[in-house]
Amino acid sequence: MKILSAAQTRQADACTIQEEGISSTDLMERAAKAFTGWFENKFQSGTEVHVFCGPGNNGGDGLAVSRLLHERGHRVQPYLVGDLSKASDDFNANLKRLPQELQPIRVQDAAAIPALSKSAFIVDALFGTGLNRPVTGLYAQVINSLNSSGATIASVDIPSGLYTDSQTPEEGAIIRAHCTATFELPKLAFLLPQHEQFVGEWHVVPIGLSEEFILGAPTNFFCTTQEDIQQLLKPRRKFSHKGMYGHALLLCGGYGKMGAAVLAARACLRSGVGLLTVQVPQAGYSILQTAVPEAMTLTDKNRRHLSELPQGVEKYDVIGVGPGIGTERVTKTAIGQLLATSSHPLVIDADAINLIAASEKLKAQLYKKKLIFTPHPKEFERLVGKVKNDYDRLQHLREFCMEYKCYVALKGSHTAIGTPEGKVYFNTTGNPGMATGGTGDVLTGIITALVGQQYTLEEACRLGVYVHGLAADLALQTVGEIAMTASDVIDHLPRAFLHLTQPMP
Ligand SMILES: NC(=O)C1=CN([C@@H]2O[C@H](COP(=O)(O)OP(=O)(O)OC[C@H]3O[C@@H](n4cnc5c(N)ncnc54)[C@H](O)[C@@H]3O)[C@@H](O)[C@H]2O)[C@@H](O)CC1
Ligand SMILES: [K+]
Repeated sequence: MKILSAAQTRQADACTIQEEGISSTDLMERAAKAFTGWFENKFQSGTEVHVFCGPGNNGGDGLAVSRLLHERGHRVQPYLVGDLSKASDDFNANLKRLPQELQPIRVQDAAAIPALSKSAFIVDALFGTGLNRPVTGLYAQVINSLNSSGATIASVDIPSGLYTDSQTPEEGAIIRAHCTATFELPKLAFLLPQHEQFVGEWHVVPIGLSEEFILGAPTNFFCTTQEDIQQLLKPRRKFSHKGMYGHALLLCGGYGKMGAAVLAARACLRSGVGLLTVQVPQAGYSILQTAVPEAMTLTDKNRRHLSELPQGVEKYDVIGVGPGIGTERVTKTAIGQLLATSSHPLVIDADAINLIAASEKLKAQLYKKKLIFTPHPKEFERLVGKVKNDYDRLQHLREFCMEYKCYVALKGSHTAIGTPEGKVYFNTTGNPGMATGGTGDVLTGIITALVGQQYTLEEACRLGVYVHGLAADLALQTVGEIAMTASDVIDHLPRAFLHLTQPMP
């Protein structure tokens, strides 16, 4: 699913109106109906709904929503905030359509801002994607007052004051919504951790914008949906054998961190790899053989750390490296050898990233390789330097991937996958239960398995990240967020793959 800019969204609206031969008020009515349906589904409440409307089309939506909720038996109070002399045509059209008994309250100065209680419901329709400067003055006072009321806030399209696709200036007030129903496509701002406090839970409500326009609209940003993933999955063939699903090598584990190798190996095997060899330092031999009997185990000559590549390294289809390996000098040498000698696709995680980030010599060896990096934000900063904010991080992600022609799965609540073409795919599965040690090792194992099965690097990243989050979402039902461990994520991989191959109702 594409993510469009605010400007493209406006064009999509205009194109839809032209294509369908409808008026912009008709499209607004559609949007208001979609929001009202979502709102009623979400909040079956008898309490009064306070709808705050700004002067633009977002405010127009608010007025139409007020009318529709009123028609459906809700107690509604609309508020018209600020200077209405420049109100949009569709705002005015919907103001006229308010029934007699629905008298809006004008809020033209701070004294008129109502004091709402915690139990109130607020619909925030002050500003949408047409916001073109930070919110200050009376509008900011209204926003601050609504935020501090403690009432439940549902935003129309986007929390008012939040810029859709660029950094909101510091001085601008922003609504802290509990939930947001956004029209047709997700907005880039929703996917960034720095906006967590504003966006809350968000849902996309379709309003039938021009498919043709959306299809043709250029963008670098995408959200991965279940449909996208199901189209990527390759069924296993009846007459297939283990040789057809790849032989993966994992270079993982170190003294005190053999668990990382166990987790990566178990996840790799649960993700369909044909054969798996794991090389661990000598101290890990019994651990691996006992904990993961399906994997073949090789030992490094070093007792505690990765220090060499296995003999015949060419025979593997993919190599996953990093979890638990540490940053010893001998390990750095081994990573150097790996980058210098291997033409395999490499999945590079954890301390392998840290070692590369700290060495210009290793970095210089990254060119012309088939590479997937799976850093968390701190590891990513070690690679690219300090970032200023989430938009800056995205820019660095795109530039790094384009420079090294590699893939990066930048882990987070919406893991962002960068590609050599400068595209970014945001993931839509996963939950805070995954914020615990070992889940990254699991992801390395999954992606390594998928590359081994001849998925392209892009497919392996998108599918791997999605199924990793989906397994955690399925684990929620039995273990919940607090108790979730990385092993729970592995244990739910079978259900996650089943869910994707045989979608449940
Ligand atoms: N264009 C369309 O056909 C549709 C638009 N829709 C709604 O319309 C919204 C976009 O509407 P608009 O483009 O009218 O924009 P907005 O309603 O977001 O706001 C634009 C108005 O606010 C003013 N403004 C912008 N920033 C301000 C600030 N910081 N302080 C004070 N005033 C400020 C502008 O001068 C303009 O009058 C969408 O988010 C969506 O809710 C939906 O009804 C779907 C159809
Ligand atoms: K809004």
